[in-house]
Amino acid sequence: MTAFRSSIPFNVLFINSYDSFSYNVVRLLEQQSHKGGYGEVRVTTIHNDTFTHVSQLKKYLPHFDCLVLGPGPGSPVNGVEDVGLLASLFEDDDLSQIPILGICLGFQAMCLSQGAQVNELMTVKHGQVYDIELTIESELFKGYPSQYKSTRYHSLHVEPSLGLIPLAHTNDENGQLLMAIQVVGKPWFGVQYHPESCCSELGWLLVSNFLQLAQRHNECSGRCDYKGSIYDVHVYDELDKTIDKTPIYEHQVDLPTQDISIREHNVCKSPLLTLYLCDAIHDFKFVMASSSQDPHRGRWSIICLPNENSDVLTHYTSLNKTTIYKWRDRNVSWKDVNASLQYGFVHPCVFSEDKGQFWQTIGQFVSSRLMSSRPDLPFVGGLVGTLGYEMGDVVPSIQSLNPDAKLVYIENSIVIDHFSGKMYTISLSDDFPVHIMQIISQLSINDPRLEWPSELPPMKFDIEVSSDASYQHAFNACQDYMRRGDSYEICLTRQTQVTPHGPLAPWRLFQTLVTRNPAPFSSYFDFQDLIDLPKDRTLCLLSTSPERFLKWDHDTCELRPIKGTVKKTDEVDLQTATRILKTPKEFGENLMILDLIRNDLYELLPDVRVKDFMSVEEYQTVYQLVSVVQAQNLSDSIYSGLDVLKHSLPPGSMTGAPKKITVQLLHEIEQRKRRGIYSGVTGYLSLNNRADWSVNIRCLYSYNGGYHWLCGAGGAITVLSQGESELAELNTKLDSALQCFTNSE
Ligand SMILES: C=C(O[C@@H]1C=C(C(=O)O)C=C[C@H]1O)C(=O)O
Ligand SMILES: NC(=O)CC[C@H](N)C(=O)O
Repeated sequence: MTAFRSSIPFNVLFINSYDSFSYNVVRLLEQQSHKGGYGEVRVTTIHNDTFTHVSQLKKYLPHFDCLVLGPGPGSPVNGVEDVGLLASLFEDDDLSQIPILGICLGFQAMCLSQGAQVNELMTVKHGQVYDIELTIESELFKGYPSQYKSTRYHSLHVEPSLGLIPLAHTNDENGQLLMAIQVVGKPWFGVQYHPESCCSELGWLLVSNFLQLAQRHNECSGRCDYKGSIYDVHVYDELDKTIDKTPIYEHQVDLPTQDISIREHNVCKSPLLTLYLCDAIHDFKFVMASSSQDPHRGRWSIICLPNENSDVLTHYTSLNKTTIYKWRDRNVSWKDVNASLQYGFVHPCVFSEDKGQFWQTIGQFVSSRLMSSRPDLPFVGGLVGTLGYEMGDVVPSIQSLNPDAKLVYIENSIVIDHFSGKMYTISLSDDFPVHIMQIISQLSINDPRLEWPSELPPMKFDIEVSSDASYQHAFNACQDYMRRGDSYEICLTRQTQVTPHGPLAPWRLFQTLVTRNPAPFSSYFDFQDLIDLPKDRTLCLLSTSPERFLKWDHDTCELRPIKGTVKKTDEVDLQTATRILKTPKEFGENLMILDLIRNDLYELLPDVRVKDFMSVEEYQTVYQLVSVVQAQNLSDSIYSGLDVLKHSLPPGSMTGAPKKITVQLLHEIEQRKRRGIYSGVTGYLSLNNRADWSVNIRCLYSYNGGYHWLCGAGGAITVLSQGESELAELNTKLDSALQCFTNSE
């Protein structure tokens, strides 16, 4: 009996209130497996609206050793609309015998149910690390020092009340605040702070102590007898399925090796080489160049050469349609494709599918071609292109004929390693274009001369910017949401439209953009993918992004969120910027996104680490605060990098936290405008199972071949932000790209 019982995991039911930190809690619980007498910890996660009322959950409760109620947006005072199941959870009599740990929102809901008041804080705390002091000795804090540091994310707080035993507190401008409690006479505990944050000390010990308390309670009360009698794995499977986490494609353990034709050339290490080569190649090309470098980024540049074998995959989220045709296929006419897209006529290249199905289409395309060859190269061929903001799972669809995703299959490419001075001409089908090889042989690849103009040709531009008053209005709306506890950080953005008065070739504009604002992710994409594609339906993207979103190889995934920006001026040097970027405002901004990114990775992968904590990086016009988060052992997972990409779009640094609710709020605040390409990602899925995607910021893009250029800019708003300085920051970022137009004439 004992052996049988110990092989049954300690089952935790986690109620996820749609926070961007939920999976940090789930993994922290799992990581405590075998650290106490409770054995292996198995967490089953449901959402707080998976069931509308506790009566629907009741039959599952005996199958769990304890409940953990996660943090989240909203207020328990607003009842079911804000907190779903948590509003009725505590009404159930059986619950008084079930051990519960409430975290932040979960804690507040628990305390409210005991008659305590939940009020708004005078001074809200988001992403702020405080000293927490133990009020009395308790089992929950066994092994703790009397004071320790933890991260707080809250707008609301619980007033002390008769039914609550205070266990820990903190002090700030609001006075003394309750930070942990036990409910009198019940195995219910709660913490106001976030033990799962990467800046919280001893969070693991709190969780482990709680699990031990729960185990002991269940033994004494006889609750855990269920393990012998009613244990039924199907219950957990049934609940697990309420949150869809099916992998996009099945993981292949042994990828085939494939012959790739690769020629290696010795070249100079200058990043100018890529641009110099591109100038000489007049064929269609997509470029992902490093025009600036540092020890961590900017090592590689890739020039992609589409040909007649290049499939072009385009997705339109609001039309629920995908088109697939070959690059500039003579037999495919845009007119017919367009008629099918708009009026539903049958066309062999147009497919009805939603964005979830489109991810599967990409998955199928790539997984059937994956290979183990040349893992040393970042790219050997594969899909390259851009995925817009609306490709994100949580983003509402807005009617549009503009594509949301465009990926092109590339067989022939030039890959340059700027660190070692090597260049690789690569062909998956052994037909690297002879004339391009000839061009290369005639160029002085060891001494590239690049004279790119920092000015555009003399020309007038109309620049349409929305008013500062409307920004201020939106800023105030953000502040209201954050004060009420609906969001902790909101990345507020706006877009500017530039109309050149004459013809301006995208490549010419790219030259000036890159010269003015060199960046590690300089991308050029001009998708003239059908011969008769009219200019006013041609998607173009010119990017000088400083921000990596996600890269992966067969075993590691890395995200690199930027959050925290200071303008470079004569007075602000690296040292001053570092001081400013380490103030509570910037620190909190970065920490929130760092914890969110950990969550995005933890949702799918168990082994996530912060590799670089808030380093200051210098760019042409700004200093930025950057963190690096990695997930290891991807090869042991059922998930692929593509799953991580799908699940973590749109980038947290472009939304704020919690991501789901904040994206919904932004939809209203930004007046239901599509963000489109801006706030999406650009990069590649290489067939050797490597990928690299940058965030679409500091870029110019056009849906009509350059008649109008759009440029988005924004920044994270927190409760510590001030409208005027946020607007100034937005304008600094806008200027990184927009300066091309404003300084010339
Ligand atoms: C929103 C933008 O940038 C994002 C916001 C940042 C910030 O708030 O500090 C920094 C980098 C980006 O993640 C933009 O450049 O338009
Ligand atoms: N992190 C949280 O769970 C926050 C809870 C609640 N929305 C507040 O702002 O106080």
